[in-house]
Amino acid sequence: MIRLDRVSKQYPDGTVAVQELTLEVQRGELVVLVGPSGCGKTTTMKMVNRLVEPTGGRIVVDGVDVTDADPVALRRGIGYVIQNVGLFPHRSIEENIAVVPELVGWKRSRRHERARELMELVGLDPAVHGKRYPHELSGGQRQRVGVARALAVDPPVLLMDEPFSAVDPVVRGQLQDEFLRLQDDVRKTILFVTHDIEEAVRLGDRIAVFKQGGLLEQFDTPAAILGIPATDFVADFVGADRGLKRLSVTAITPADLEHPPVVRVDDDLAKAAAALGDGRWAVVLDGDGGLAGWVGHDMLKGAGTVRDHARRMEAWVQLDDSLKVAFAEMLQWNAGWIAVLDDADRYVGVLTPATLHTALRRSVEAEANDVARAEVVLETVQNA
Ligand SMILES: Nc1ncnc2c1ncn2[C@@H]1O[C@H](COP(=O)(O)OP(=O)(O)OP(=O)(O)O)[C@@H](O)[C@H]1O
Repeated sequence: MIRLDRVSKQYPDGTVAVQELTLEVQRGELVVLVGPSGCGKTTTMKMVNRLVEPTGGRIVVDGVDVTDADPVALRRGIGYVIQNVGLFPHRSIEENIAVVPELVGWKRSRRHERARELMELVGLDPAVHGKRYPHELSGGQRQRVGVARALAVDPPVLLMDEPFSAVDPVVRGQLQDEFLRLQDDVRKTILFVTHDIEEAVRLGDRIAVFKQGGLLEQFDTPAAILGIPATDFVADFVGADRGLKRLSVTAITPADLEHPPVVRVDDDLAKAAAALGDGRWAVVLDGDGGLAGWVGHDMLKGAGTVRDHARRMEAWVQLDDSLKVAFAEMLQWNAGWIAVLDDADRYVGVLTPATLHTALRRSVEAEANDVARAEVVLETVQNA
């Protein structure tokens, strides 16, 4: 969908911002460009919508060579979101969102409808925010307007340059979550610039790590960038705590789980105690295999059924949740284990700190052992 073929940019003062960059973004994919300040990320992005003219190579967007396209028409077909949004201060939020529809000649009623629809899509209330002016919104709300405006004429391609970096970390996290949900719906082809590796890992389908001088060091999935950094530079850039960051990109799978004794709510206590054997606790399930709670060995005394003695479960996670979610829940509840449910909410096993660690190692080693693939990555980087 977006293809950069040996693209270079040397500014008139001699600065080489980008060198022979080859990179492809598939349709519906979100690729993050990441790297230290001045490494050429913004220059790369601006060459795609011709705010900057390349000095070498070719850029093709949706089959069209952008150097042949009329720059104004090109920019209208590519949504662009920047850090401080650049909203018009004397226009209402609704008018700001409708800027491009107005330029391309949409009628007032259609513009109005579209602006309202987009406000809802990005979590703003059209009745409350539509008539306000930019200075009457919070920083996070202004960023949402920036995203809505970029989506106004439903362009297939979005360029986003540090769109969430002007807000505090909490709002930033919320915007990132909302943006991921939105992208699930709209599936745009997105080139996204950030200098923050956490943001890159959270949002990117693939990440391109740049170093000074506009050189591409590695282009791969977040898990691979964290698990098998192709060069020392990438390893340094993603940081020594990449094992922790990797928690957030590794999903819980059935193979990771432990299977402690299981009893049913209707079991009588003697049967339950026998099922526990030497175990200190058991998971309690209802008749349908759903999670009903847990019971400890010394709670199985007296008369009645397990139902009368079981404790309610405070927290659980789903298969496909990240190991980070599981770890955070364990910490929050000070729990030595956490139950895992499938997408039909049936119990499938438990995760403990030990199995969590094994799962993390498994995911790192799976990729490290994939020598053929690692070599391809290195070769790509060396030839890039
Ligand atoms: N108009 C210009 N004229 C000359 N040099 C420029 C121009 N714009 C950018 N540069 C230089 O090109 C290099 C790449 O800049 P660019 O803005 O693409 O980097 P970046 O990775 O986006 O940085 P940051 O994260 O700080 O925004 C830098 O050395 C910068 O100083």
